[in-house]
Amino acid sequence: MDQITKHLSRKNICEEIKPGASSLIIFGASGDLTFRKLIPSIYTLFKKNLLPNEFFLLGVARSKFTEEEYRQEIKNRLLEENEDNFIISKFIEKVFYISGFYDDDSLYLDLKNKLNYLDKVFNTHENHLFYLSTPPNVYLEIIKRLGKFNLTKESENSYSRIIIEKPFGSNFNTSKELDEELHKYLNETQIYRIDHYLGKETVQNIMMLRFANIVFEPIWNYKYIDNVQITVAETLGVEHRAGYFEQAGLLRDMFQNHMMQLLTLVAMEPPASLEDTSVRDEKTKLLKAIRPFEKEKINEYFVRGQYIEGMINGKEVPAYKEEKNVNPDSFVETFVAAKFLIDNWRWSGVPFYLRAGKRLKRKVTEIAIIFKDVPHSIFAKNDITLEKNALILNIQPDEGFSLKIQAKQPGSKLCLNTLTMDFNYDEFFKFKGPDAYERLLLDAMLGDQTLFVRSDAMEISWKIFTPVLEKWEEEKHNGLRLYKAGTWGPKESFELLSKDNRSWRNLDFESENLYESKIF
Ligand SMILES: NC(=O)C1=CN([C@@H]2O[C@H](COP(=O)(O)OP(=O)(O)OC[C@H]3O[C@@H](n4cnc5c(N)ncnc54)[C@H](OP(=O)(O)O)[C@@H]3O)[C@@H](O)[C@H]2O)C=CC1
Ligand SMILES: O=C1O[C@H](COP(=O)(O)O)[C@@H](O)[C@H](O)[C@H]1O
Repeated sequence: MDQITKHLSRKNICEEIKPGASSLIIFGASGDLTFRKLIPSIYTLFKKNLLPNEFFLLGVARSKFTEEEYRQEIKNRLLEENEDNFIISKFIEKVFYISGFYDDDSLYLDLKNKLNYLDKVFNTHENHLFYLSTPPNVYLEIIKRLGKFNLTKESENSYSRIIIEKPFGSNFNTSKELDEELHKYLNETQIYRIDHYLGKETVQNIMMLRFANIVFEPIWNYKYIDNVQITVAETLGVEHRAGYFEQAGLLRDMFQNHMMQLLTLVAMEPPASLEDTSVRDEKTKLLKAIRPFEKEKINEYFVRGQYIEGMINGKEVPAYKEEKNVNPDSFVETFVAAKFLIDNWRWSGVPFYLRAGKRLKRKVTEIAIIFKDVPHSIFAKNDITLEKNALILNIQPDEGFSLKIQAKQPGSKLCLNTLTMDFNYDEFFKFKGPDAYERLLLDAMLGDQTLFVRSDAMEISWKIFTPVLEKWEEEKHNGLRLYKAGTWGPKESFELLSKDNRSWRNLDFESENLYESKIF
C-alpha cells in the first residue's frame, strides 16, 4: 500500500502517521517565512518524532551563508524561542545549504549533485519536496530550471512535489500562465498550492462540525439561515512587507485565498468522503455557484478602505501611506468588505458578508452563522424583539465555537436573555494543536492534497476577483474609503449591511455577553 492510500484509509483518523523517507528543499531559505514559520514547524515535527527517520532539509537562496553559518542562524533563532540546545543540535545535523542565483544553471547543477549526495547519506530514495518560498516573480524561473534539470520527474519509487506559496499569480491571466508553466513539468498530483488557513485546526473543524453532527445539517440552508458573516480582522499593519503589499493589496492578500477557503468550507455540499478529490470537487462546485460580479455593479457589493493614523491597544500607529516603503499617494486597499450571493438551492437569497482588514480594533477571525427569526413570536405583543440565534465559529485567537440562544433569566418576572453556550478548544483539550505549517508540511510529505488548493478552484477564485481588481485599478483613489486605525473599518462597510436591514455582529470585547435583558 502506498503512503497516501495508507494515510487516507487508516481506521483511526486520530493517529498521526509518520511519512516515509523524504527531503525538503526550501528556495528562499534566508527569508522571513522560512525562519519564522517553516523552520520552527519542521523543528517541532522533529521534536514530536513525526519527521521521517530518513530526512534532510536543504536550504537554497542567494545569500552567501556557509553551511555552518546557516546552521548557526537556525540554532540562534530556535534558541531565542527557548528551545532545547541538545535537540537543536540533533536537528541541525539534518540541515544543509547551498547558494546561487535562480536564473543560473550552475545553481541547479550544484543542487542536483547535492541531492544525489544527500539522498545517499540519508537514504531518502530521491523523494524531493520542493518549497517555493521566494518572492513570486521568481517562481517561474525556478520551475523551468527544475524541469530542465529533470528534478520534477517522478519514478515508481520516488516522488517530486512542489509546494507553492501565495500569491499564486496576481489575476486570472497571470495565475493561468503560472499554472500552464507548472503543468509543463508537473502533474496536478505533484503540485501543492498552500493556503495556511487550511492548516488551522479550527478551519479543519468546520468540516468536522458540519459533517460529523446530525444537528446542524437540517438547518444549514436558506430556510433557517438569514446571513453568514466572515470576519478576518488584524491589528497589525503591513509591517516589513510593504513592498509586497503595495503590489498585492488586501483583496489579493486575503480574499482570493483565505476568505474563499472559509466561505467554501461553510457553504459547500457534504463530500462523499474525506478523500482529497471528493472534498476538493465540492469546493470547486461551490466556487462555481458564486454569483459573478458585474463590473458596473461592483460598488454595490464591495467596499474598500485604507487606514489612516489611529490608536491600537493604546498606542498611536501611523497611516498606511506613512509606513516604510509605501507610496505616499498609494490607493492600495488595506480593508475590504463584500457581499456574496451563492446561486444554488441551499443558499438561495442568503447573503454572505465578508470583511478583512489591517489595523482593525482587535485580532479576530470568526464565522458567524446568523439564523432567521422565529416564524411567530409570542413575545411580540410585549414589544420584545428577539435576538437572532447565532452559531459562531471562532477561528482565532480563542479557538472554539459558541451558540447564542434566547433563554429565560431566573426570577419572578418573565425575562429573556441571550445565553452563550461556549466551547473553547484549549480549555477542553488542554493542549494546543499543531501550527498550520506543521500540518501542511506533514500532509505534503504524506502526499495528501486535501488541504491544498486545486488548479480549478484557484482559477475560479481569480475569475471572481479579477473584474473587481480591474475596476479598482481604473477608479484608483475614487471609491477608496479611509478609516481610522483601531476601528472596525470605514462606515460604508456598515452601510453595506444596513441597506439590507442587517448589521455586523458586534466584535468589541466589552459588548460580549452584555445583551440587554428583555423584561415583560
Ligand atoms: N512572510 C510571510 O508571513 C508570508 C509569506 N508568504 C509568501 O511566501 C513567499 C516568501 O515570503 P517571505 O519569506 O516573506 O519573502 P522574503 O521577502 O523574505 O523573501 C524570501 C527570500 O527570497 C530571496 N529574494 C528576495 N528578493 C528576491 C529576488 N528579487 N529574486 C530572488 N530572490 C529573492 C531572499 O533571499 P536571498 O536574497 O538570500 O536569495 C529572501 O530571503 C512569498 O511568496 C510570500 O508572498 C505567504 C504568506 C505569509
Ligand atoms: O497570508 C497572510 O496571512 C496573514 C494572516 O494570517 P494569520 O494566520 O495571522 O491570520 C496576513 O497578515 C498576511 O498579510 C497574509 O499575507
